[in-house]
Amino acid sequence: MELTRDLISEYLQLTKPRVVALLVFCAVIGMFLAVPGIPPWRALVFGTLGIWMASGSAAAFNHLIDERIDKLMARTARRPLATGSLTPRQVLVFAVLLGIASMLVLALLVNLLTALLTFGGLIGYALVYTAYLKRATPQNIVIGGLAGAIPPVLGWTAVTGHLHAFALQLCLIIFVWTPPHFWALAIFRRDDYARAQVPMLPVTHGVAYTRWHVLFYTVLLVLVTLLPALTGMSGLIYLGGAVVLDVGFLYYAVRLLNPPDELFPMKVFKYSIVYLMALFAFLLADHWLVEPIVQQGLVLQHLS
Ligand code: HEM
Ligand SMILES: CC(C)=CCC/C(C)=C/CC/C(C)=C/COP(=O)(O)OP(=O)(O)O
Repeated sequence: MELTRDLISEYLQLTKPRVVALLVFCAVIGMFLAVPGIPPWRALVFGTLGIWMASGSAAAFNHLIDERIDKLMARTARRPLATGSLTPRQVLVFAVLLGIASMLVLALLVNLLTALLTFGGLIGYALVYTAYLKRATPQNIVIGGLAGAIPPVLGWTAVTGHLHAFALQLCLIIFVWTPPHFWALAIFRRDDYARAQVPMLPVTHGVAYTRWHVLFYTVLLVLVTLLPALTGMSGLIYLGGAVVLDVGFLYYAVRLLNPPDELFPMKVFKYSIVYLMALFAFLLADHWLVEPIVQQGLVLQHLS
Protein backbone atom coordinates (compact mmCIF):
# COMPACT_ATOMS: atom_id res chain seq x y z
CA MET A 1 0.00 0.00 0.00
CA GLU A 2 2.76 2.38 1.06
CA LEU A 3 4.73 1.26 -1.99
CA THR A 4 1.81 1.94 -4.35
CA ARG A 5 1.36 5.39 -2.86
CA ASP A 6 5.07 6.14 -3.35
CA LEU A 7 4.93 4.94 -6.94
CA ILE A 8 1.89 7.09 -7.72
CA SER A 9 3.60 10.12 -6.22
CA GLU A 10 6.73 9.44 -8.33
CA TYR A 11 4.64 9.27 -11.53
CA LEU A 12 2.75 12.40 -10.49
CA GLN A 13 6.05 14.20 -10.01
CA LEU A 14 6.92 13.44 -13.64
CA THR A 15 3.97 15.58 -14.75
CA LYS A 16 5.28 18.75 -12.95
CA PRO A 17 1.87 19.10 -11.28
CA ARG A 18 2.23 22.67 -10.01
CA VAL A 19 3.53 24.15 -13.26
CA VAL A 20 0.89 22.25 -15.22
CA ALA A 21 -1.83 23.45 -12.79
CA LEU A 22 -1.09 27.06 -13.77
CA LEU A 23 -0.90 26.14 -17.47
CA VAL A 24 -4.29 24.45 -17.27
CA PHE A 25 -5.73 27.38 -15.26
CA CYS A 26 -4.71 29.72 -18.12
CA ALA A 27 -6.27 27.33 -20.65
CA VAL A 28 -9.55 27.21 -18.71
CA ILE A 29 -9.66 31.02 -18.55
CA GLY A 30 -9.15 30.99 -22.34
CA MET A 31 -12.24 28.74 -22.57
CA PHE A 32 -14.37 31.10 -20.47
CA LEU A 33 -13.27 34.20 -22.37
CA ALA A 34 -14.12 32.61 -25.73
CA VAL A 35 -17.90 32.71 -25.25
CA PRO A 36 -20.52 34.53 -23.18
CA GLY A 37 -21.62 32.62 -20.06
CA ILE A 38 -20.42 29.10 -19.28
CA PRO A 39 -18.69 27.21 -22.14
CA PRO A 40 -20.26 23.92 -23.30
CA TRP A 41 -19.49 21.20 -20.70
CA ARG A 42 -17.92 18.88 -23.29
CA ALA A 43 -15.23 21.37 -24.28
CA LEU A 44 -14.74 22.35 -20.65
CA VAL A 45 -14.31 18.82 -19.30
CA PHE A 46 -12.55 17.04 -22.16
CA GLY A 47 -10.59 20.12 -23.26
CA THR A 48 -9.20 20.55 -19.74
CA LEU A 49 -8.45 16.84 -19.43
CA GLY A 50 -6.71 16.65 -22.81
CA ILE A 51 -4.60 19.78 -22.27
CA TRP A 52 -3.67 18.60 -18.77
CA MET A 53 -2.59 15.16 -20.01
CA ALA A 54 -0.62 16.60 -22.95
CA SER A 55 1.24 19.03 -20.66
CA GLY A 56 1.93 16.22 -18.18
CA SER A 57 3.25 14.05 -21.00
CA ALA A 58 5.50 16.89 -22.23
CA ALA A 59 6.82 17.31 -18.68
CA ALA A 60 7.54 13.57 -18.41
CA PHE A 61 9.47 13.68 -21.71
CA ASN A 62 11.42 16.60 -20.24
CA HIS A 63 12.41 14.39 -17.26
CA LEU A 64 13.53 11.65 -19.63
CA ILE A 65 15.61 13.87 -21.92
CA ASP A 66 17.11 15.84 -19.00
CA GLU A 67 18.14 12.88 -16.84
CA ARG A 68 21.85 13.75 -17.01
CA ILE A 69 21.29 17.45 -16.30
CA ASP A 70 18.78 16.83 -13.51
CA LYS A 71 21.26 14.57 -11.70
CA LEU A 72 23.83 17.37 -11.64
CA MET A 73 21.59 20.16 -10.33
CA ALA A 74 20.72 20.47 -6.61
CA ARG A 75 17.17 21.70 -7.43
CA THR A 76 16.37 18.64 -9.56
CA ALA A 77 18.55 15.90 -8.02
CA ARG A 78 15.59 14.33 -6.17
CA ARG A 79 13.53 13.71 -9.31
CA PRO A 80 12.44 10.09 -9.93
CA LEU A 81 14.95 9.42 -12.75
CA ALA A 82 17.80 11.17 -10.99
CA THR A 83 17.34 9.08 -7.84
CA GLY A 84 16.64 5.89 -9.80
CA SER A 85 13.20 5.33 -8.28
CA LEU A 86 11.83 5.06 -11.83
CA THR A 87 13.66 3.66 -14.86
CA PRO A 88 13.95 5.52 -18.20
CA ARG A 89 11.81 2.79 -19.75
CA GLN A 90 9.00 3.37 -17.22
CA VAL A 91 9.14 7.12 -17.84
CA LEU A 92 9.11 6.64 -21.62
CA VAL A 93 6.08 4.34 -21.49
CA PHE A 94 4.24 6.74 -19.17
CA ALA A 95 5.02 9.81 -21.33
CA VAL A 96 4.01 8.07 -24.57
CA LEU A 97 0.76 6.63 -23.14
CA LEU A 98 -0.25 9.95 -21.57
CA GLY A 99 0.57 11.75 -24.83
CA ILE A 100 -1.47 9.32 -26.94
CA ALA A 101 -4.39 9.46 -24.49
CA SER A 102 -4.37 13.26 -24.61
CA MET A 103 -4.43 13.29 -28.41
CA LEU A 104 -7.30 10.79 -28.50
CA VAL A 105 -9.35 12.82 -26.01
CA LEU A 106 -8.75 16.09 -27.85
CA ALA A 107 -9.17 14.76 -31.41
CA LEU A 108 -12.23 12.58 -30.73
CA LEU A 109 -14.05 14.50 -27.99
CA VAL A 110 -13.02 18.14 -28.57
CA ASN A 111 -11.80 19.10 -32.05
CA LEU A 112 -8.94 18.46 -34.45
CA LEU A 113 -7.57 22.01 -34.37
CA THR A 114 -7.10 21.86 -30.58
CA ALA A 115 -5.48 18.42 -30.87
CA LEU A 116 -3.05 19.70 -33.53
CA LEU A 117 -2.12 22.87 -31.63
CA THR A 118 -1.68 20.90 -28.40
CA PHE A 119 0.55 18.44 -30.24
CA GLY A 120 2.58 21.47 -31.38
CA GLY A 121 2.91 22.56 -27.73
CA LEU A 122 3.99 19.08 -26.67
CA ILE A 123 6.65 18.79 -29.40
CA GLY A 124 7.68 22.41 -28.84
CA TYR A 125 8.41 21.82 -25.16
CA ALA A 126 9.61 18.21 -25.17
CA LEU A 127 11.73 18.26 -28.32
CA VAL A 128 12.39 21.80 -29.58
CA TYR A 129 13.01 23.36 -26.13
CA THR A 130 14.28 20.47 -24.00
CA ALA A 131 16.24 18.38 -26.49
CA TYR A 132 17.59 21.24 -28.62
CA LEU A 133 17.24 24.89 -27.49
CA LYS A 134 18.00 24.33 -23.80
CA ARG A 135 21.45 23.01 -24.71
CA ALA A 136 22.08 25.28 -27.67
CA THR A 137 21.48 28.95 -26.83
CA PRO A 138 20.82 31.32 -23.89
CA GLN A 139 17.74 32.47 -25.85
CA ASN A 140 16.37 28.92 -25.21
CA ILE A 141 13.56 30.00 -22.90
CA VAL A 142 12.55 32.99 -25.03
CA ILE A 143 11.90 30.84 -28.10
CA GLY A 144 10.85 27.75 -26.13
CA GLY A 145 8.46 29.93 -24.12
CA LEU A 146 6.02 29.75 -27.02
CA ALA A 147 5.06 26.19 -26.03
CA GLY A 148 4.24 27.27 -22.48
CA ALA A 149 2.33 30.30 -23.78
CA ILE A 150 -0.09 28.36 -25.96
CA PRO A 151 -2.61 27.08 -23.33
CA PRO A 152 -5.09 30.03 -23.52
CA VAL A 153 -5.20 29.52 -27.30
CA LEU A 154 -5.89 25.81 -26.75
CA GLY A 155 -8.69 26.68 -24.33
CA TRP A 156 -10.17 29.11 -26.83
CA THR A 157 -10.08 26.70 -29.79
CA ALA A 158 -11.44 23.88 -27.61
CA VAL A 159 -14.61 25.94 -27.19
CA THR A 160 -14.96 27.71 -30.55
CA GLY A 161 -13.09 25.46 -32.98
CA HIS A 162 -11.19 28.41 -34.47
CA LEU A 163 -8.39 30.84 -33.72
CA HIS A 164 -9.07 34.40 -32.62
CA ALA A 165 -6.82 37.45 -32.25
CA PHE A 166 -7.98 37.85 -28.62
CA ALA A 167 -6.60 34.40 -27.78
CA LEU A 168 -3.29 35.31 -29.40
CA GLN A 169 -3.08 38.35 -27.09
CA LEU A 170 -3.22 36.01 -24.09
CA CYS A 171 -0.52 33.84 -25.67
CA LEU A 172 1.63 36.96 -26.15
CA ILE A 173 1.23 37.89 -22.47
CA ILE A 174 2.56 34.50 -21.26
CA PHE A 175 5.28 34.54 -23.93
CA VAL A 176 6.65 37.89 -22.70
CA TRP A 177 6.13 36.89 -19.02
CA THR A 178 8.31 33.76 -19.37
CA PRO A 179 11.78 35.43 -19.52
CA PRO A 180 11.43 37.40 -16.24
CA HIS A 181 9.76 34.35 -14.64
CA PHE A 182 12.60 32.05 -15.55
CA TRP A 183 15.66 34.32 -15.48
CA ALA A 184 14.88 35.43 -11.91
CA LEU A 185 15.12 31.77 -10.86
CA ALA A 186 18.13 31.16 -13.11
CA ILE A 187 20.05 34.00 -11.39
CA PHE A 188 19.53 32.28 -8.04
CA ARG A 189 20.34 28.84 -9.47
CA ARG A 190 23.19 29.88 -11.79
CA ASP A 191 25.73 27.57 -10.10
CA ASP A 192 23.44 24.61 -10.79
CA TYR A 193 23.27 25.50 -14.48
CA ALA A 194 27.01 26.14 -14.69
CA ARG A 195 27.76 22.73 -13.12
CA ALA A 196 25.42 21.00 -15.60
CA GLN A 197 26.84 23.11 -18.47
CA VAL A 198 23.43 24.41 -19.53
CA PRO A 199 23.90 27.73 -21.37
CA MET A 200 21.39 29.80 -19.39
CA LEU A 201 21.78 33.60 -19.66
CA PRO A 202 23.30 34.20 -16.17
CA VAL A 203 25.95 31.57 -16.97
CA THR A 204 26.81 32.74 -20.49
CA HIS A 205 26.43 36.53 -20.07
CA GLY A 206 26.59 37.11 -16.32
CA VAL A 207 24.12 38.12 -13.64
CA ALA A 208 24.16 41.90 -14.29
CA TYR A 209 23.29 41.39 -17.98
CA THR A 210 20.46 39.01 -17.01
CA ARG A 211 19.02 41.48 -14.48
CA TRP A 212 18.73 44.12 -17.24
CA HIS A 213 17.05 41.54 -19.46
CA VAL A 214 14.52 40.82 -16.70
CA LEU A 215 13.76 44.55 -16.52
CA PHE A 216 13.50 44.87 -20.32
CA TYR A 217 11.00 42.01 -20.61
CA THR A 218 9.06 43.29 -17.59
CA VAL A 219 8.60 46.68 -19.30
CA LEU A 220 7.53 44.84 -22.45
CA LEU A 221 5.14 42.76 -20.32
CA VAL A 222 3.56 45.90 -18.86
CA LEU A 223 2.87 47.18 -22.39
CA VAL A 224 1.54 43.84 -23.62
CA THR A 225 -0.80 43.44 -20.63
CA LEU A 226 -2.51 46.71 -21.62
CA LEU A 227 -3.54 45.18 -24.96
CA PRO A 228 -6.72 43.37 -23.78
CA ALA A 229 -8.07 46.71 -22.49
CA LEU A 230 -6.95 48.64 -25.59
CA THR A 231 -8.52 46.18 -28.03
CA GLY A 232 -11.83 46.02 -26.17
CA MET A 233 -11.42 42.42 -25.13
CA SER A 234 -11.47 43.39 -21.43
CA GLY A 235 -12.64 46.38 -19.45
CA LEU A 236 -11.76 48.49 -16.46
CA ILE A 237 -11.79 45.71 -13.85
CA TYR A 238 -9.04 43.92 -15.78
CA LEU A 239 -7.16 47.14 -16.47
CA GLY A 240 -7.20 48.16 -12.79
CA GLY A 241 -5.96 44.75 -11.68
CA ALA A 242 -3.30 44.59 -14.40
CA VAL A 243 -1.93 48.04 -13.57
CA VAL A 244 -1.58 47.16 -9.86
CA LEU A 245 0.13 43.85 -10.70
CA ASP A 246 2.36 45.57 -13.28
CA VAL A 247 3.50 48.20 -10.76
CA GLY A 248 4.44 45.32 -8.43
CA PHE A 249 6.42 43.51 -11.13
CA LEU A 250 8.22 46.73 -12.15
CA TYR A 251 9.15 47.32 -8.51
CA TYR A 252 10.63 43.81 -8.24
CA ALA A 253 12.46 44.05 -11.57
CA VAL A 254 14.01 47.45 -10.74
CA ARG A 255 14.97 46.31 -7.24
CA LEU A 256 16.60 43.22 -8.77
CA LEU A 257 19.22 45.52 -10.34
CA ASN A 258 20.52 46.14 -6.80
CA PRO A 259 19.05 43.28 -4.77
CA PRO A 260 18.96 43.65 -0.97
CA ASP A 261 20.07 40.03 -0.45
CA GLU A 262 20.93 36.74 -2.18
CA LEU A 263 17.38 35.45 -1.86
CA PHE A 264 15.76 38.39 -3.65
CA PRO A 265 15.74 36.78 -7.15
CA MET A 266 13.58 33.97 -5.69
CA LYS A 267 11.13 36.59 -4.43
CA VAL A 268 10.89 37.95 -7.99
CA PHE A 269 10.35 34.40 -9.29
CA LYS A 270 7.59 33.73 -6.74
CA TYR A 271 5.96 37.07 -7.51
CA SER A 272 5.93 36.15 -11.23
CA ILE A 273 3.75 33.13 -10.45
CA VAL A 274 1.29 35.03 -8.26
CA TYR A 275 1.27 37.76 -10.94
CA LEU A 276 0.23 35.45 -13.79
CA MET A 277 -2.38 33.67 -11.72
CA ALA A 278 -3.92 36.97 -10.57
CA LEU A 279 -3.74 38.56 -14.04
CA PHE A 280 -5.75 35.70 -15.55
CA ALA A 281 -8.17 35.77 -12.61
CA PHE A 282 -8.75 39.49 -13.36
CA LEU A 283 -9.45 38.66 -17.01
CA LEU A 284 -12.15 36.24 -15.89
CA ALA A 285 -13.59 38.55 -13.21
CA ASP A 286 -13.82 41.34 -15.76
CA HIS A 287 -15.51 39.04 -18.28
CA TRP A 288 -18.03 37.74 -15.74
CA LEU A 289 -18.85 40.95 -13.91
CA VAL A 290 -19.00 43.29 -16.89
CA GLU A 291 -20.74 41.02 -19.37
CA PRO A 292 -24.12 40.83 -17.54
CA ILE A 293 -24.10 44.62 -17.13
CA VAL A 294 -23.43 45.08 -20.85
CA GLN A 295 -26.17 42.60 -21.70
CA GLN A 296 -28.63 44.29 -19.33
CA GLY A 297 -27.76 47.60 -20.96
CA LEU A 298 -28.45 46.17 -24.40
CA VAL A 299 -31.81 44.79 -23.26
CA LEU A 300 -32.78 48.14 -21.73
CA GLN A 301 -31.70 49.94 -24.90
CA HIS A 302 -33.79 47.52 -26.94
CA LEU A 303 -36.86 48.05 -24.74
CA SER A 304 -36.72 51.84 -24.70
C1 HEM B 1 10.11 27.91 -21.32
C2 HEM B 1 9.27 28.32 -20.40
C3 HEM B 1 9.46 28.13 -18.91
C4 HEM B 1 10.60 27.84 -18.23
C5 HEM B 1 12.00 27.60 -18.77
C6 HEM B 1 10.22 27.69 -16.83
C7 HEM B 1 11.07 27.33 -15.81
C8 HEM B 1 10.69 27.03 -14.54
C9 HEM B 1 11.53 26.42 -13.55
C10 HEM B 1 12.98 26.00 -13.79
C11 HEM B 1 10.81 26.27 -12.43
C12 HEM B 1 11.25 25.64 -11.13
C13 HEM B 1 10.65 24.26 -11.13
C14 HEM B 1 11.01 23.43 -9.96
O1 HEM B 1 11.85 23.81 -9.14
O2 HEM B 1 10.42 22.34 -9.90
C15 HEM B 1 9.49 26.78 -12.69
C16 HEM B 1 8.48 26.81 -11.77
C17 HEM B 1 7.20 27.17 -12.07
N1 HEM B 1 6.73 27.56 -13.29
FE1 HEM B 1 7.83 27.89 -14.93
N2 HEM B 1 8.88 27.93 -16.70
C18 HEM B 1 8.39 28.19 -17.94
C19 HEM B 1 7.10 28.45 -18.26
C20 HEM B 1 6.07 28.41 -17.37
C21 HEM B 1 4.69 28.61 -17.72
C22 HEM B 1 4.19 28.89 -19.13
C23 HEM B 1 3.96 28.51 -16.57
C24 HEM B 1 2.49 28.63 -16.36
C25 HEM B 1 1.67 29.27 -17.16
C26 HEM B 1 4.90 28.24 -15.50
C27 HEM B 1 4.53 28.08 -14.18
C28 HEM B 1 5.37 27.75 -13.18
C29 HEM B 1 4.96 27.48 -11.79
C30 HEM B 1 3.54 27.57 -11.24
C31 HEM B 1 6.12 27.13 -11.11
C32 HEM B 1 6.23 26.78 -9.60
C33 HEM B 1 6.27 25.30 -9.43
C34 HEM B 1 6.41 24.89 -7.97
O3 HEM B 1 6.19 25.70 -7.08
O4 HEM B 1 6.73 23.72 -7.78
N3 HEM B 1 6.15 28.20 -16.02
N4 HEM B 1 9.45 27.25 -13.98
C1 LIG C 1 1.08 20.74 -24.54
C2 LIG C 1 1.64 21.84 -23.79
C3 LIG C 1 0.86 23.08 -23.64
C4 LIG C 1 2.84 21.69 -23.21
C5 LIG C 1 3.30 22.58 -22.17
C6 LIG C 1 4.67 22.32 -21.88
C7 LIG C 1 5.06 22.61 -20.45
C8 LIG C 1 4.85 21.56 -19.42
C9 LIG C 1 5.67 23.78 -20.18
C10 LIG C 1 6.21 24.13 -18.87
C11 LIG C 1 7.47 24.92 -19.00
C12 LIG C 1 8.54 24.52 -18.03
C13 LIG C 1 8.25 23.95 -16.71
C14 LIG C 1 9.79 24.68 -18.38
C15 LIG C 1 10.94 24.31 -17.51
O1 LIG C 1 11.69 23.34 -18.10
P1 LIG C 1 13.17 23.14 -17.67
O2 LIG C 1 13.66 21.86 -18.24
O3 LIG C 1 13.96 24.37 -18.02
O4 LIG C 1 13.05 23.11 -16.09
P2 LIG C 1 13.52 22.00 -15.06
O5 LIG C 1 14.98 22.23 -14.90
O6 LIG C 1 12.73 22.29 -13.82
O7 LIG C 1 13.19 20.66 -15.67
